[in-house]
Amino acid sequence: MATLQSSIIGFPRIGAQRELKKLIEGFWAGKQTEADLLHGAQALRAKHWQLQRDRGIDQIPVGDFSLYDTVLDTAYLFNAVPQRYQTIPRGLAQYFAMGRGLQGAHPTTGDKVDVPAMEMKKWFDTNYHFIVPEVATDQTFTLSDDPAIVAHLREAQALGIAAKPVVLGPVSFLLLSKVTGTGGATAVSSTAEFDCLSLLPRLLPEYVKLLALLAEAGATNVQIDEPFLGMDFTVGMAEAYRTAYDYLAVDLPASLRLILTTYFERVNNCLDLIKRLPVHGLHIDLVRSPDQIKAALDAVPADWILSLGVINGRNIWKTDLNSALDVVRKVVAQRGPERTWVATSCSLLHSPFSLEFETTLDPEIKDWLAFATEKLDELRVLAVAGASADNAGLDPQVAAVLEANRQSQAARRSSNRVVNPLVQDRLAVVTPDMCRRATPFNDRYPQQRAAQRLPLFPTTTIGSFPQTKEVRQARLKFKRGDLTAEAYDDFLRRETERCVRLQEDIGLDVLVHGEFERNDMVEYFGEKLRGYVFTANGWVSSYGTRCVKPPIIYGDVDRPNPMTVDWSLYAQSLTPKPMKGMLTGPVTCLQWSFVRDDQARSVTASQLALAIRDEVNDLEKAGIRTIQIDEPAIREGLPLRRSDWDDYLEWAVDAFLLSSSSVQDITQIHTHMCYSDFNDIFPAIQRMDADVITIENSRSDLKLLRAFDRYGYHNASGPGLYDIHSPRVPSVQEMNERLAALLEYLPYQLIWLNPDCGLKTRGWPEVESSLRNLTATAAEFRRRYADKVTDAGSQ
Ligand code: MET
Ligand SMILES: [Zn+2]
Repeated sequence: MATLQSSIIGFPRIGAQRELKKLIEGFWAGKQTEADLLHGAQALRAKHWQLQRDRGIDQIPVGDFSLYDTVLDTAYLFNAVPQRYQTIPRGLAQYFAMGRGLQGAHPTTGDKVDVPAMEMKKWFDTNYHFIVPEVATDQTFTLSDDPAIVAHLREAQALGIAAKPVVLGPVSFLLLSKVTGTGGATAVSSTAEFDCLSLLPRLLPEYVKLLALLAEAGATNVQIDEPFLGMDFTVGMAEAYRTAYDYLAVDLPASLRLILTTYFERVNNCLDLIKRLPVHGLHIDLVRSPDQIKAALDAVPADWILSLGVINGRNIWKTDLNSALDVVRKVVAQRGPERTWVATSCSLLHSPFSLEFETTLDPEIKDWLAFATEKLDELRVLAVAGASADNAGLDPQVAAVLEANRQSQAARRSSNRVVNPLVQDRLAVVTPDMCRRATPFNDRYPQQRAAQRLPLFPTTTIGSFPQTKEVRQARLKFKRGDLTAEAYDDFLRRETERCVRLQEDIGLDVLVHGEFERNDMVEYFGEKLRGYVFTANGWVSSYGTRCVKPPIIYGDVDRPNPMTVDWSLYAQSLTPKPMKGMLTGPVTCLQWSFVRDDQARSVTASQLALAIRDEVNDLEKAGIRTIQIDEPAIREGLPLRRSDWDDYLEWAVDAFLLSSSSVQDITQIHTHMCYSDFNDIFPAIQRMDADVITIENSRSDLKLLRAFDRYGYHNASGPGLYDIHSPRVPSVQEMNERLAALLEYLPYQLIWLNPDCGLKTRGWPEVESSLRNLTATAAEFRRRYADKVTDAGSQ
């Protein structure tokens, strides 16, 4: 029977058991030779291609595999190697130096080298990070003599697999790049104005060469990724697409078909442009943006391939196969089976590898899930069933899968594990004043300060203290059952007490308990909330060889019991100084989990907010009067299209407010943000109305402060006085200077002194020295401002 072509946009390279991570890290540690690494990587690629073939996938990608990052690979492929790495000979040493920096002996001369890594950024709105290509204003590109993608294509062919090369398109490649000066030694100052797209004429001839090599090696379909087609267009982008694809078309080998591939957003606004490009197909993400199918059907020429991204590449739920099939069949009815592909919405890089290893997962919930491997099976079913107009003549096995899927979807929808009427009832009666503090900041802050009886320039930290080997080992032993609950608890109490005593000794004003009991700031809460499950092996790539294992929110979220009150109370019992309660905010819990696909993110966020609100109330009742609700991920939840920002910010800020607004005037709410530039969401940050915001600032420096100034941020703030990401101990002098700079922009009465993030990745000696310097800075500025404080003690 005829089937549609099934296509994978990319496969998780890391391996079922994170084999690639182990290989590469073993190589870095000197435990594996280069040959071991290359062999191991090749074997893993082969395994992944075979897996896809065995599951019946037609369009199997090559070029999606990488030893660090595929954008870095593209830069490397075209020899866009920044000057600072050029003394290192081309090869793995140079490649990894670009990805992660190199500190130590030069691979050939043995001299000392110290080059930092290239910058890393989030890949669109995923939690994967790519390496930002660096180009000079006079950048030249030369295709590598031995392109890895061509070699991989041949490897696949040797296994009898006619794979589909995946290439990052030239326009998107340049749009992801940043300019760092001329290729020469001198940096130019006008680079800010430089448009990387102006390098297109230099880059395109190299793409032509690459395509020729791919054709020569036997490729037919080439997936050319241009995700920026789905983003907001900036000046020159449309022209760049026309220039690029017209150029590539001129000498395009007759055997090649270019499939323009988009994901994460809708392309309906630029279909007029797309349909005129001389390519042979278009892939669209119908999970993120199902509505674009109509416009795409109208626009896409009849002789193109239309690839339907109907299986979610970045979440863990089973596809509703029957609904997806409806979409596929409608398309097939209109344009025939020949040129209609079924595909994953985006690369499966963002999915965990396989459910096979989840032996301890609750079977009811496991039945609702599909990881990358299971998604291959789903795709196969759609490819087979999509070719027939209805279910009548279907192969009984396929029909059975469709029926089982229908039942599984129905079971999930009605399961009482998912629906919790109590949560639904509570949500239904949330009113706008539950998302508003009773009293404006200007009236409540003085009350808080009077109650706290703290000096001017109060000092605090962001929450965590060093998670040393001992802490991690104790947790592991406890989890394995080698340490009793009592012994583990005793250990944590001793760590907490030591941390409190040290903070007292250093002279910090608002103390924290140190977060020793937490493995991760989301997982800790997830484990205590209903509606969350955890996987044993649900790893996804974060950057390089790093993986994360996001928890899964499967049902209505609520908090059966207090989560942090005992630890906060214990810590408070050790000291007369104020102890700050530490919570992770609703938006961050949402962002760093796999979320439900059966309700809007905003609803899940409100449920999380109610759970945190309960915790805030309990902390307050227990006498904790300073409570921090961390929202480091609020910025990264922003939609990719500007026009969607307001809607997100509205519900995200409301969720924070719902979690934080129930308290009395004298209870002080802190929040903390890090990991991004927040300048473009300042009005939203103001609307969050935290009494104090501690915010990462040490890298972006004055930019953030100017934004505070421009948008007139009115509440209190602690822009980080030093960067915790480095083991360096900042001097008093340095912190004095930074504080003096802050004072140019912020009123002295509203400034807090603190590091820019939690201290869990640092060692005790550097933490102690840094914090002693921080309190010395506080002392110095209290002296300088002594005459400004009129009513003693109440400032
Ligand atoms: C990524 S933000 C971290 C905040 C958390 N309270 C900590 O100190 O580790
Ligand atoms: Zn932080």
